[in-house]
Amino acid sequence: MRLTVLGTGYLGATHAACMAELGHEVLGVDVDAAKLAKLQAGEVPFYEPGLEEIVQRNLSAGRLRFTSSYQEAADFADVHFLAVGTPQKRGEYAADLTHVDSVIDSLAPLISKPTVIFGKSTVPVGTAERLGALVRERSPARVHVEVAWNPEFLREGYAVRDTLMPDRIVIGVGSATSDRVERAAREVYASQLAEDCPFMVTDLATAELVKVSANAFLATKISFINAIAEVCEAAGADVRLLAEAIGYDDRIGKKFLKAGIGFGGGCLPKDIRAFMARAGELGADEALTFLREVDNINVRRRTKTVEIVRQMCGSILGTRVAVLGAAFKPDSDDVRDSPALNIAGQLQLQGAAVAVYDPKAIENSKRIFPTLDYQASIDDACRNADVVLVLTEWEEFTTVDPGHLMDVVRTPRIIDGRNCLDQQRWMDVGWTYRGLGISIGERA
Ligand SMILES: NC(=O)c1ccc[n+]([C@@H]2O[C@H](COP(=O)([O-])OP(=O)(O)OC[C@H]3O[C@@H](n4cnc5c(N)ncnc54)[C@H](O)[C@@H]3O)[C@@H](O)[C@H]2O)c1
Ligand SMILES: O=c1ccn([C@@H]2O[C@H](COP(=O)(O)OP(=O)(O)O[C@H]3O[C@H](CO)[C@@H](O)[C@H](O)[C@H]3O)[C@@H](O)[C@H]2O)c(=O)[nH]1
Repeated sequence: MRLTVLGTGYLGATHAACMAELGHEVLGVDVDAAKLAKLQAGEVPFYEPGLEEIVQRNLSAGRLRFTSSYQEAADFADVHFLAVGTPQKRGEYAADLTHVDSVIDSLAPLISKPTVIFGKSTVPVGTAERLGALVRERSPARVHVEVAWNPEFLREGYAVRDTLMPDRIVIGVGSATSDRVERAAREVYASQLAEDCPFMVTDLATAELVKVSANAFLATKISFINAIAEVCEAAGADVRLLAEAIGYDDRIGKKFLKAGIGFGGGCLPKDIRAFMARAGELGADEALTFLREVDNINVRRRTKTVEIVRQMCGSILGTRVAVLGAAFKPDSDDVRDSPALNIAGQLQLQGAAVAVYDPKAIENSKRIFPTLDYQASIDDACRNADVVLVLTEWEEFTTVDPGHLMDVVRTPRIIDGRNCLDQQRWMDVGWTYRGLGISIGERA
């Protein structure tokens, strides 16, 4: 089957490559010439485990190509996936739909055969219906174009696995022509359906809401445990044990209960804000006021971590801080709304000398926070540090030898912003350890 993917960022490049891996002929379209040049050369412009091999294999097999030409896209396929960014509007909570609209503006007038456009970007409810009307307005008369919504649930770091073996496939369709859209979706995802992947066909609004509700739930779960972490800090309890204990209840489950510096990335923070904004537009803002608190709790983790540095070191001004981790999560080079970088930036603004090391995210970090002192290794970042902060749980950090690092730093103080270190191992060799939601961590 021939299909295009419009927008080849984290989501689009992964979707394009994985669809080619499943045997489809895929054309990826982007407006970023530098990104296209890399992809055409078999280089993935971001870090995602396993993706580059798939891109290279499918480029060589001739199943995957990239272009900037919408004419080529319209001629090539009658099934298109829209995967451009929907960032937060500057100074507002709402989503910026400029890129989504511009895809429709570019593609619709060029369509000359019956076509299905599956939206994959995360959008405010009502967008698909609006785009459907826009397409009808912009495409040639008598050519039938259907806009459907196929939300994406992949996680960065597991993007290939999540695309090839999703937990479920959801297709939102407009009422009139659902059979045609459903047939196209079943053909695209035949491999997953053969593996009994749950497949749900819903109306457009439900499909759009499924996506933002899933992210709102995940964000709520993280902020829930972080709120409990605040109480644990005040009460002298240990949130790690508490999370384990409540997680044994199947109804609660163990996942997404890791307390720490909170959630970041290009999805959860902006998606809960856009969800609140859209609910407000629909007159249902009261329904989601709890998400404001979810956001507040999350942001508070960052200032709390800065306060722990102040408590441990006596002052931030003049303190030498080593920050291990800049990406918003391990196995990714994504620094969008990264809690780690935010904390590093706050510390620098308050007068600390901040050295940062991350295995993959330094180039992206430099673009956002050019003034931090980026180092090429754990040792370089930690040299003569007064305090070390582990803010992204890369394996390289969780397995580092605390005995060796003792000789590198000036004072052995460690803040475990992800509760990912073996506390006893660090304390045994003489480190003063602080986790988040753990008040028992002073040197034994
Ligand atoms: N990153 C994820 O893990 C993930 C997972 C699920 C859903 N999503 C959603 O998918 C969407 C894309 O996210 P992303 O992380 O891939 O963003 P991204 O910024 O990495 O990629 C967006 C791409 O779209 C391109 N683009 C912009 N305007 C274009 C146009 N008119 N035509 C063609 N290409 C254009 C950009 O150059 C960029 O390469 C967002 O709505 C996001 O919320 C992302
Ligand atoms: O127990 C936890 C779990 C996660 N996090 C943090 O939460 C953020 C988001 O993590 P994760 O959800 O794994 O990453 P994303 O790749 O942003 O994926 C989310 O956002 C995507 C884009 O919408 C969705 O497709 C995914 O289903 C959804 O998990 C990261 O900063 C994590 O460090 C925690 O603090 N504690």
